[in-house]
Amino acid sequence: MTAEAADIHELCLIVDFGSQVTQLIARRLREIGVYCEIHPFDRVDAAMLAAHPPKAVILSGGPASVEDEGAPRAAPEIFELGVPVLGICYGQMVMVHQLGGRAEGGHIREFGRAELRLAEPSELFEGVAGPGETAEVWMSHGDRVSAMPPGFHVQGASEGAPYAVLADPARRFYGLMFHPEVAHTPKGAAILENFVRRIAGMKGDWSMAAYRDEAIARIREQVGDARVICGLSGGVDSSVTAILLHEAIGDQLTCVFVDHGLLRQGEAEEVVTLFRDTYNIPLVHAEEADRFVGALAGVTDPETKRKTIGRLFIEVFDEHAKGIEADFLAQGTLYPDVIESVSVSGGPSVTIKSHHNVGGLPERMKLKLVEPLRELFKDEVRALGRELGLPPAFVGRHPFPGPGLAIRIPGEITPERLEILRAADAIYLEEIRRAGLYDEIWQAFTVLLPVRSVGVMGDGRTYDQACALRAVTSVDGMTADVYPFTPAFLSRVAGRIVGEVRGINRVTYDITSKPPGTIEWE
Ligand SMILES: Nc1ncnc2c1ncn2[C@@H]1O[C@H](COP(=O)(O)OP(=O)(O)OP(=O)(O)O)[C@@H](O)[C@H]1O
Ligand SMILES: O=c1[nH]c(=O)c2[nH+]cn([C@@H]3O[C@H](COP(=O)(O)O)[C@@H](O)[C@H]3O)c2[nH]1
Ligand SMILES: NC(=O)CC[C@H](N)C(=O)O
Ligand SMILES: [Mg+2]
Repeated sequence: MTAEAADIHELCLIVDFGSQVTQLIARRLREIGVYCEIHPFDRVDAAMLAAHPPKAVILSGGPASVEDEGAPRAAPEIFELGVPVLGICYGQMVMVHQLGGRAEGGHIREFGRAELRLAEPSELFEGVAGPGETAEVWMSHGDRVSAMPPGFHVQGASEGAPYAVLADPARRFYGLMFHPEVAHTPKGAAILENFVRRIAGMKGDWSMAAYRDEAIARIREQVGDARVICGLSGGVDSSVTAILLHEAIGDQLTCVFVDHGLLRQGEAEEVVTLFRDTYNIPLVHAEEADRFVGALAGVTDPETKRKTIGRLFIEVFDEHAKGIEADFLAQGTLYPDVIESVSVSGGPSVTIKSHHNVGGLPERMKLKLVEPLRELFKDEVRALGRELGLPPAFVGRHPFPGPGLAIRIPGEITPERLEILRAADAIYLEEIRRAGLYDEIWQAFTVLLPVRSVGVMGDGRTYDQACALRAVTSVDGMTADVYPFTPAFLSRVAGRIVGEVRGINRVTYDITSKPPGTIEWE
């Protein structure tokens, strides 16, 4: 539980029943300045509600059916709090079920766009639709409500969902069959805003300007006069963490930048120079290429690569922490890393890949953690960075994974392959910047493929490696779309890479979204 922010700000509690889009509820609320937290349904109980009383509760959608054996339930205390409750899809059905109505399957499955017709004026739909008017909404369900609990009545319906909008205005309980949180419900954000502001009376007291001061105060309180080390990658998360810490505790902070030999062309110099020129913060430049690249020799399995790199990061941080007698380790952990709800629908979720973060450190290093960004989403971190005056070069930087180029060379990593990849990647990014596309793209990079193919250059035969270009748009890296470059742009990049990089004679463009692909190849 992120107790601190919940103590200071009015809280909207989001109870997660495992919907794929629960995070979007939180995003929509944060965008309108309302502080919210997502908690799995089975972690919400009377004690938790008493410790951090919410001003409003939203019950998310979910994959289960309320009549299934063992289907998730909302803590009954939620309905006794006297605060507004909004149930969305499964959340609507579970509320209906628990309050004395019925919801069941066996109806036409609705998936996608639907037209909602409002039957009467509704506070939830102020500014969205009036009686007799329609609104476009997005549905995704197979079950639906079939009998309402006492106190409820229908405020709106669609062709496939006669109970699309249910309300008990006296208790301020509302239920929606559709998903207001997704972009495909064009006025969904206004519906959520009506719920938290108009119906629940929340002020919307969440802003990055306020957060900055609170975070600084909390860091001071936590750290006292102890020393802190912060792993600095030049990425936006660790940079914002470092600057926030520096504002809070000044020269008690030392940053450690690890050059593991898996960085992009010119990156180490760029990060170190930019940082040293802009800030007067002690920065250790740890040159560890031999240690990392050496340990990766012969390693081809993606998970083994990641674990090897994670372990070596630990070693390096450990050594530096000992050197300066640090008691604390600062991390740029973000809210999506903290949310525990992904596994709601049945046991722990599968591990797709082990993201490197410094999370493995504390036990072995006996360092206490400082994680000032734990409550934030990536775009909020960027806003906080701007608030702290970070140069645009830091704030707008594409994410770069901790294991670096190691996970962009399927198969074995060798110094030669790293050189080839660096050269191709530098051309690609240079062309993206030159075309003015860098800020439109979430992340762009090159992958060196373990494939050789025959080519013809200067009338001679070549038998060289292929590479794949990747570029995606995203809001938080959880889902991603392929960036639609023009054919002319792609041809220009391909021409330059094959012409200028010895060792590559073929270039492909990766057109896989996430899901089903992940952003990185390993
Ligand atoms: N080369 C590095 N040197 C030191 N610390 C690193 C390095 N790479 C990663 N880290 C540490 O691991 C953490 C996780 O890396 P991650 O890539 O998620 O965040 P970031 O680099 O700060 O931001 P971004 O996601 O924008 O790249 C960083 O916050 C940083 O503390
Ligand atoms: O710090 C990190 N350590 C990692 O091990 C790691 N793996 C992937 N990424 C970044 O996370 C986002 C989602 O990546 P995937 O779709 O490949 O899982 C993308 O932005 C990836 O670049 C990582 N970041
Ligand atoms: N999106 C949802 O919450 C779906 C609810 C339920 N699992 C159904 O299929 O109807
Ligand atoms: Mg990074």
